[in-house]
Amino acid sequence: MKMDIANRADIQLLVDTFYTKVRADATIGYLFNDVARVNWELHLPRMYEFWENILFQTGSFKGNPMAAHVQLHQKSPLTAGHFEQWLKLFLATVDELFEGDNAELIKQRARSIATMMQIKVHPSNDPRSIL
Ligand code: HEM
Repeated sequence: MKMDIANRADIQLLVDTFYTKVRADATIGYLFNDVARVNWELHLPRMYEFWENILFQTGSFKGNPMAAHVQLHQKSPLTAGHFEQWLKLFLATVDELFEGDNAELIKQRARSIATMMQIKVHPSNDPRSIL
């Protein structure tokens, strides 16, 4: 039986496994590798803090995800299809590794943040809006 997400080590495993898939992904990989040219040594720990804060209220995440993605969108458009693929990989990674209340909660939070992010990136006066 799979275990639930219980601590920071579990979050690290989830985040590392997820971004290994993201970097190799045909639909969204280029946004990380070529457009943003992500410094993974900085980005991965930031993502541990982000998700740890969401599940365990550690208060350790300092960042502005909405602004970061609006900036990325200005460099290279983020489409509804990009968000769908991001979410598909994230949900699949959670399901592959964990099961339980925290696994359900993190998937729910990923869905709602992805929705808010799309609204932020594609305001209703934008022809690419999903609304
Ligand atoms: C189309 C989908 C997405 C793409 C292509 C994408 C890409 C990126 C990139 C390139 C960065 C900047 C990394 C860096 O160089 O520092 C970033 C940061 C980040 N992303 Fe995403 N992302 C997507 C969706 C999401 C979603 C749905 C979430 C949350 C549920 C998320 C959470 C974050 C966070 C927390 C940061 C760090 C922001 C900060 O440091 O202030 N991303 N993302």
